[in-house]
Amino acid sequence: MLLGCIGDDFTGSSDLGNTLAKAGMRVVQYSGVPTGPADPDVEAGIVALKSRSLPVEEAVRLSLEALEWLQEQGCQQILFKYCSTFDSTPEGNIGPVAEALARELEADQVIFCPAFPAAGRTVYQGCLFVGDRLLNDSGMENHPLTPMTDPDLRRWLALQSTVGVGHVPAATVWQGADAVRDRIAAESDAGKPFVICDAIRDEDLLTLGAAADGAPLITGGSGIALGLPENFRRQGLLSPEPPVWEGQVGRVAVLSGSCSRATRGQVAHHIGLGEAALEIDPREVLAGTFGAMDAAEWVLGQDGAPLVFSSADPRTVRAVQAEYGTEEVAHALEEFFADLARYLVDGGVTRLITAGGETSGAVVEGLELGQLDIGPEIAPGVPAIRAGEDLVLALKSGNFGAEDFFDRAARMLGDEG
Ligand SMILES: Nc1ncnc2c1ncn2[C@@H]1O[C@H](COP(=O)(O)OP(=O)(O)O)[C@@H](O)[C@H]1O
Ligand SMILES: O=C(O)[C@@H](O)C(=O)COP(=O)(O)O
Repeated sequence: MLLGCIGDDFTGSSDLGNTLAKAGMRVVQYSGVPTGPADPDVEAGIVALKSRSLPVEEAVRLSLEALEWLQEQGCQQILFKYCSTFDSTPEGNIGPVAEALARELEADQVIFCPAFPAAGRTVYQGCLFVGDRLLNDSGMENHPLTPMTDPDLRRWLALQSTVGVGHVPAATVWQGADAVRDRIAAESDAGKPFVICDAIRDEDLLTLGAAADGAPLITGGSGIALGLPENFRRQGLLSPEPPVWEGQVGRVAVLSGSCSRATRGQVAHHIGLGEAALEIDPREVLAGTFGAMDAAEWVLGQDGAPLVFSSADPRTVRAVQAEYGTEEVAHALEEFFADLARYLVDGGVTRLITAGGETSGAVVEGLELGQLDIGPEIAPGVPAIRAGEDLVLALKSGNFGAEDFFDRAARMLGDEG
């Protein structure tokens, strides 16, 4: 294993897997820290944690465990992957996890760059944009768990960090990798070892990737990985043979716990296509009057690509959170989707599409899927995944995918894969 990655959620980890696999690396995503050694032909290993919204100490502990395992596999470089919308709170977890990893790796210059231009995320003047909107005006300010209310990443990361936060402006990135390295070193010398890097095009991310050659620790969205495989390829370390992908026949189901704008559009579109859809009321789940078994029975009685969703608009989400508590609602729904996924796979579903990072994490953990092989891209940031002989998955980030994503994923995971 050359590149060791720690993902703070499951969709984000598969997004990273997609980038690395497209660039020709053999990638495996692990659910949590594995107990045994990795297959020897894995070139990039991603330990997916569900640590984005955990208490800080727990996120740090899990990330350090992941680091230890990746180091045991011989990784030369560590990448900490977080969301391209920098999902975090003023307490963490991006800053504290990065600090712990940097301490362990003795890294005194650490790149931070969530940019992912293919999905509309760009960083300019230290601020994060989603399309033509600043982050705090993109819908992310209403996220159920990590509302992003400040687009200035230097300010937001500084709130979460005990070390200084510097900046590499776009003008420096455009001068090339050497200029970036010089600027990062200067920021570090000035007491700012954490450096937010501007990037508005894939070329900028390739420059940052080249500048990161040999760095013990890099952090970012999946975009920051664009340029990394080339560093290993140049050294003749990558296998020339891409892995082969085969689709999966059988029943399909879509589970959506994401309340993000893009997902809500996909839910509406899927219903508009005439597919069967079942909306979950969190109150009924919390009260125990409607459970995963009820939903499973409904799904298994449908044709096509049935959808079970709790996706709701911000006002509805806020109302139920105010009534029952944010964590209580999230926990109940995630448990519901995890149980539902188990019943569905037991009932013969072989193609499972999940929307939402926390939701997907709960499902993958609920299914106890240890190793996920990353296949071809379904949409930017979302690969097809094989989770064993009879099960394929698409773990969609809340904000990713075009309106027809669910239908497209069902087809690509199947015979058209
Ligand atoms: N109707 C709802 N009301 C309140 N919370 C919800 C509702 N539906 C889903 N949630 C919770 O909101 C969170 C959405 O997060 P996640 O699954 O990561 O989606 P995204 O990828 O869009 O961030 C989950 O914890 C989920 O259980
Ligand atoms: O970088 C991204 O946007 C994704 O890779 C990601 O992390 C997704 O997280 P969710 O939006 O919570 O699914």
